[in-house]
Amino acid sequence: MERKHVLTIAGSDSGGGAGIQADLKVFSALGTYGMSVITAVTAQNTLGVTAIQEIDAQIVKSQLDAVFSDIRVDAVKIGMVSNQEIMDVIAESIQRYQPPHVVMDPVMIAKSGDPLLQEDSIATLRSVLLPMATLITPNLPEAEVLLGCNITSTTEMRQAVKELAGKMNTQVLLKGGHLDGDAVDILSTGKEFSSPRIETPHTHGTGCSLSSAIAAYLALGEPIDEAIAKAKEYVFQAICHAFPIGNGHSPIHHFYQWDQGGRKVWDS
Ligand SMILES: Nc1ncnc2c1ncn2[C@@H]1O[C@H](COP(=O)(O)OP(=O)(O)O)[C@@H](O)[C@H]1O
Ligand SMILES: Cc1ncc(COP(=O)(O)OP(=O)(O)O)c(N)n1
Repeated sequence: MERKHVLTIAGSDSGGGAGIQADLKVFSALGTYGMSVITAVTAQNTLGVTAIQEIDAQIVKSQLDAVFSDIRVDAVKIGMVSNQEIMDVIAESIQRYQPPHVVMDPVMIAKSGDPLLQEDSIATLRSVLLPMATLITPNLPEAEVLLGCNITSTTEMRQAVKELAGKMNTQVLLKGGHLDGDAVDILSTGKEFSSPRIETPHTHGTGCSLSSAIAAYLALGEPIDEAIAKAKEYVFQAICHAFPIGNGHSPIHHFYQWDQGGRKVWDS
């Protein structure tokens, strides 16, 4: 079968749990060929982010041109993009090369509480980048910033996801990982994706991994509902199989093998 190619445009996490590193692990685990355009380098571990170096926008553009001018891109995932110049360069590139699927995780703050987006860039994120995506995957705090209101229950999520989709003129998957109870994510079509909540501190990288898994499944030809359902099951298993590393919130775990019956066996 023809190998599918998936590109992540995101920040680097030195601890290997989120950002570019998580995305490439997901792409490999799902049997796709992963490529990366790095927008920022974060000094990060399981405890938090201690430093950020944004990459020069022209270098981001050169990385994008290098990939798109040579290699077919079946889907793109966009993660941490911290300033307006880099947003503009990415938007121009998406406009020029027209990849078939663009999944954008509008990363603003890491779970550790550290900011990953310059505050004066939120308007550009809202007006330039988000409307170019096929699907955006905000968590609750991100959706609250984008809408300017609080979202405190699944009932409020149902209303919020429709408002966001209207405002951004794109499909929205609103993630419910920050509420209590079952982990329920809601698509702007009204379809809901639910899994039991796993009581664990080891959830670093869930948002990055969900969006990159959706991008990989779209590249593999799944329709959007199926891509989300499979990505959610992938993240659920990756949380279940997380093991403690470091002194804080450990990353989820991406590696599984296939047994002789073609079933996935997670390597814990
Ligand atoms: N403890 C958990 N148990 C099961 N699923 C979870 C848990 N935490 C998050 N998820 C799921 O992981 C994905 C990412 O969720 P969320 O934490 O809301 O995003 P982010 O990592 O961007 O903050 C969503 O599909 C969410 O439902
Ligand atoms: C470089 C980088 N990009 C994105 C994030 C946010 O990742 P996420 O999957 O939402 O995981 P948490 O930070 O919330 O654990 C990040 N931390 N670093």
